[in-house]
Amino acid sequence: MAKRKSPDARTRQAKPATAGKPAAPAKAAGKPDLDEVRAQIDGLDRQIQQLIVERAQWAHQVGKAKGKLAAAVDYYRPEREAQVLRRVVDRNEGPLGDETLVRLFREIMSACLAQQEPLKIGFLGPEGTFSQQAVHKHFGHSAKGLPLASIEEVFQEVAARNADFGVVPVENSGQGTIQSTLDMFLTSPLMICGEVELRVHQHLLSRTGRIEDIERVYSHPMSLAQCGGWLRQNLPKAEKIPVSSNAEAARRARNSDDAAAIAGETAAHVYGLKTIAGPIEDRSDNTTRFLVLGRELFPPSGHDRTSLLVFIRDRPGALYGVLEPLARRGISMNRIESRPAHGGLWQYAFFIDVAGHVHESPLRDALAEVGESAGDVRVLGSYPVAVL
Ligand SMILES: O=C(O)C(=O)C[C@]1(C(=O)O)C=C[C@@H](O)C=C1
Repeated sequence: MAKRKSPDARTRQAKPATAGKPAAPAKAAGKPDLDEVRAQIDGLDRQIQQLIVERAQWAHQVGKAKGKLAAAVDYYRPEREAQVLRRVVDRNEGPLGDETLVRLFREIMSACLAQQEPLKIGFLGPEGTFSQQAVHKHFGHSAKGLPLASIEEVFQEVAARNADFGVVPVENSGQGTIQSTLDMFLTSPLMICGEVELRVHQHLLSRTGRIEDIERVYSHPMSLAQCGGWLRQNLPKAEKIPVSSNAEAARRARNSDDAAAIAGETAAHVYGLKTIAGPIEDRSDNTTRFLVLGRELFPPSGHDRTSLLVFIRDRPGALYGVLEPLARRGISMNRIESRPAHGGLWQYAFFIDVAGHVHESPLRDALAEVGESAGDVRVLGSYPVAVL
């Protein structure tokens, strides 16, 4: 166990922890000496470790500064995390990519927060789903994932406080909206407190790893659709069987030689399957957007999105009455979707995503105006735009 120095004692001297920018390797001609290079790396590792420990101590101090709070969820600050990660991207000059650096810093923050107590995050299970990957991408590996049987159950467990947050898929770049997720907001009191974008790479997995054995392919309907072209070309005769998740597909595929699953590579590891082919999605930019569900609205991060649920009154120009105050203030809208409202026949609810945070103008003023005229507006959440 490492000996901990008190952050109070050291920081009162207001000395920055870093001893200036470390010297990068000089571009000397010829082959560098391996022992010398490793000695440099060893020295840097020592510094990195010391700085991570020091950061963790400061994060602990932040926890204390927030006062005595009831649970881990009370220490979590998505707006602050987004700001930290945006600065990481702004500072990055390579050679590591933005995604790599953001992942590393996300893990550091995740570990710092877990010092209090790990966050509990509900997701569409079982182990090995893309939803689980989205949990790791957004909350890091120090959060505790709770695999659940359905999207409805994720909403229920967060509402019942058995999970601090939930992560549910809401749309795919090629296949569009997951209607069942949107519809949950018609009755659920939960709020959206974050979004995660995940590049989704699909693989054909089976027990034997031989395509000629395959007569059935299991997967989530969205994943079957994402790979429709590839399946028509390579497995035209195989039966396509939709199941509740990709990981569930992998779980079934491990039971027989003539079955395959379309799922992520993680599922191959979790269920002991071999990869026949991959990536097999028809579009190379295949991306799924997930929502982070919580119970409260967090403060602005400086680059936010707001999701609204609007019930329109049945009169001419009602939708215009909602959109006009937004447009007049130059607020950009990047999504509008109508769904049958549960209130009555042929009544519709509109899901609208706009730029900005409800606590900040111009959105705050626009919403005050919308509320007066057009219909019922519910703020589903204002949250940081996904950092990568
Ligand atoms: O700044 C805070 O509020 C902290 O609790 C520290 C910290 C961090 O490690 O940077 C940790 C968890 C929060 O979610 C946000 C940031």
